[in-house]
Amino acid sequence: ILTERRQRRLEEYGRLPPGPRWWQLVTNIFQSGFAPHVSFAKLANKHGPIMTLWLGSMTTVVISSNEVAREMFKNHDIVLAGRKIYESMKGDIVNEGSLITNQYGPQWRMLRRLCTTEFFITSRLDAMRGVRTKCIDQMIKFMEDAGNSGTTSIDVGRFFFLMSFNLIGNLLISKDLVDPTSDRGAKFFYHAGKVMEFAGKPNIADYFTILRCLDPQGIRRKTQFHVRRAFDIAGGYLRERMDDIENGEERKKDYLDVLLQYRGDGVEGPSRFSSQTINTILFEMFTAGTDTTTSTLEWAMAELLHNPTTLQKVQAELRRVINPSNKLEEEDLDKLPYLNAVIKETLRLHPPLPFLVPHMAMDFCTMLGYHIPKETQILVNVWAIGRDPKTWKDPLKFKPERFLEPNMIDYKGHHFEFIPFGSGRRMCPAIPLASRMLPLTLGSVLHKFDWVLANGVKQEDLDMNERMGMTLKKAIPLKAIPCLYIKNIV
Ligand code: HEM
Repeated sequence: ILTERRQRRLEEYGRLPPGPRWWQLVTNIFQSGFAPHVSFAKLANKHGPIMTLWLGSMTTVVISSNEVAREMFKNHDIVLAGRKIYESMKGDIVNEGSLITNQYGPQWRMLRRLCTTEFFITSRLDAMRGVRTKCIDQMIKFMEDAGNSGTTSIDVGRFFFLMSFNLIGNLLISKDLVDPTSDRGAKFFYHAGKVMEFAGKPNIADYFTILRCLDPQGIRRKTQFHVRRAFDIAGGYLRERMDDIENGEERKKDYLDVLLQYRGDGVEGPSRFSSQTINTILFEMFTAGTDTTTSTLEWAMAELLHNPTTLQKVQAELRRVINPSNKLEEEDLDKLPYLNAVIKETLRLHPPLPFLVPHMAMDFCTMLGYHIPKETQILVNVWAIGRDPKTWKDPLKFKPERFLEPNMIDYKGHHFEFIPFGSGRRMCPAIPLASRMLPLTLGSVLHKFDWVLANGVKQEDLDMNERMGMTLKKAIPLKAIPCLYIKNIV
């Protein structure tokens, strides 16, 4: 009833984008097995590519076509560059240093400038090349040991997760956080994982204002508990670094050094960061970077094992270009178009953030003749856009070849039919890192090992269902056996 009343009141201000009534929405969500990207795509087929949903007290506009996405990012980028803050993200720990949850404005601009000019910039990424190689070598070693000479199956995603966590730890604070000898690292890893788990759960308090203070599922309480624990540990790393600096210890500059040496950018924002802000900045790089990378790599492996001809093609390219006894290096990536196409095709079918990170209208605006009220949540269904039959031939087929055509599109935010990293001002700032890490990791495991599905599962029987959490994951983790290639050819 409340939703109906609110709907009527808002409609008085102007014509809102069309959408289903609340009971149609509930039925649809139930029918789609709580996969909101699927159920919203089905609803969009009926109500159109710009659609209003009344999710309790949260008015939401869902965008489901490349044309409407173009309109949003080209003509309404600033006004729609706010962030919808979910209950799990609210706590006594203020998000003043958060790039992801800051509203568009001076604070956000300062944080964004800092990370694009000091963290994701090519010169620093080039200087940190050795760190990426080290983390991937370590992952290969862990896989080889766990695979037990091609006899034991491994949870493939778990190894990708450990690798990306360690890599980000090295880039930020020069530490191997998942080193088996580091108890603190293991604890940080545990709490960060828990934050991602709880923050990814559907929370009824997000949809009904009245339930906010009650936190009926305890999601805010649990998320914030683990955030606090992780921050305590990060605080310890920070104190150690201050001591190192005082003792004049020599080291390669990492992002923590950048944050500690920050003295204002002369444009806007504070003249130095508090330790609270530094903890937030560090912590959110883990949450933003690990799950997204892991799920993309796990889906890529699953699609390849599900499509053996494609697997053979990518391995043939790798083994033709790089001698099997050498290892894949970053400078080889330009010579591997098929490998790069496999990554793109994976991101088209399985964008880890199917709705991007939810945007919010900072003020009312009119888009394509429709009134968008202030504080509306905006979801861009990039999952549906990537599978739109009007754009893509055989949209559900895994066909990396489509990305080999001359002048084929890329994911840098200008081709609205393929925007897994978003577009416009809030687009992912980590593309320069991800575009190296993803093909390098996938290429390394395909070059080094041949892969066999666990328990004799046939390629056509591999379960390819999805599960929505913080990212869109494989519902059943991929299990496969790594068999050393070089041993096979001796
Ligand atoms: C497969 C890899 C990745 C994908 C597909 C991806 C995708 C995205 C998407 C869709 C957004 C939101 C864009 C929007 O709201 O319009 C985003 C934001 C962000 N990503 Fe990524 N990401 C990836 C890897 C990473 C990594 C490795 C890091 C850091 C180490 C990272 C850091 C961030 C940050 C800090 C933001 C917030 C930007 C802002 O709000 O201004 N991402 N990413």
